[in-house]
Amino acid sequence: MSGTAFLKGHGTQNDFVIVPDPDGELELSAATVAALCDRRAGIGADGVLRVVRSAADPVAAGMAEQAEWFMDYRNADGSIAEMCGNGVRVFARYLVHAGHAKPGELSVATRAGVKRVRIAEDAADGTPGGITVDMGRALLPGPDDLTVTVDERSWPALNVNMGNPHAVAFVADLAHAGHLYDAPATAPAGVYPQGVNVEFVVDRGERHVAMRVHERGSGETRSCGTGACAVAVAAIRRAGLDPADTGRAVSWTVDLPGGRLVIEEFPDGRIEMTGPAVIVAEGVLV
Ligand SMILES: N[C@@H](CCC[C@H](N)C(=O)O)C(=O)O
Repeated sequence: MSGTAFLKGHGTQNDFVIVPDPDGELELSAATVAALCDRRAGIGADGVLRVVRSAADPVAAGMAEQAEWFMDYRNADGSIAEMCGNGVRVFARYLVHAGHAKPGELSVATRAGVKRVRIAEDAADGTPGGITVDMGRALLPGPDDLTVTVDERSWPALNVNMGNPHAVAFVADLAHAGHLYDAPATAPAGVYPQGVNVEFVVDRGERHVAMRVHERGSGETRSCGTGACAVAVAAIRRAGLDPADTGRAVSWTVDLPGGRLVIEEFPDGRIEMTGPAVIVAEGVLV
């Protein structure tokens, strides 16, 4: 990887090393990803976004007609995940930064399918415009008796799949989730054979919550876009406002340690996530 160009970016402080690889020439092993994401010996990040033309990657070649670019997302420990909500906004910001796309609409191929992205124009003072992603529909596969446990505390939880797996637990106080150095336990056994992202949520006001997240493969992060969508879906169901039943779109504000995301669910089940994404540095690996 010596001599490889990289960038660093974040969306609500969920941060990523961006590795442009338009023609799919790089061998990005799990060990290389973990080394790049190491916050003391590497660049430091919650994950890596490899930017490759869909046609140049066997995983995405089938999506090449719909989306020129494939977001090859990896967690900080080198594991592969299906989708990253903050990552796809940062990925879109990179495409504009690099001149591969213009503000407006574009499609990005991911392991969870093609995602439509809307990039707002920057403000007159240069403040980057927000980015909205059509995150598709949430699946709620159960079971009804799902629980999340940290130390001596357990909470009922909702299993929400946003392309990747989430367990959402409403808690009395976000501090009750503790240090989150280790992955919270879930029960019954076998619900998440590939691991799970776990969200802890408190009410903040009308259609407004705050959350913490322990991410599969990355530990506690400052933000998780798919997690915020899962939380909004859980909060909307909890409030009895399922848009499929009411026929009305509903919007929820989700505060994370690293910033704010706004999530909207539509009567057809589609979920849109809006939030910031910025590029903060570029360099070359030595
Ligand atoms: N931070 C991401 C989610 C990244 C993947 C996740 N850790 C997993 O393994 O599913 C987001 O913003 O959605």
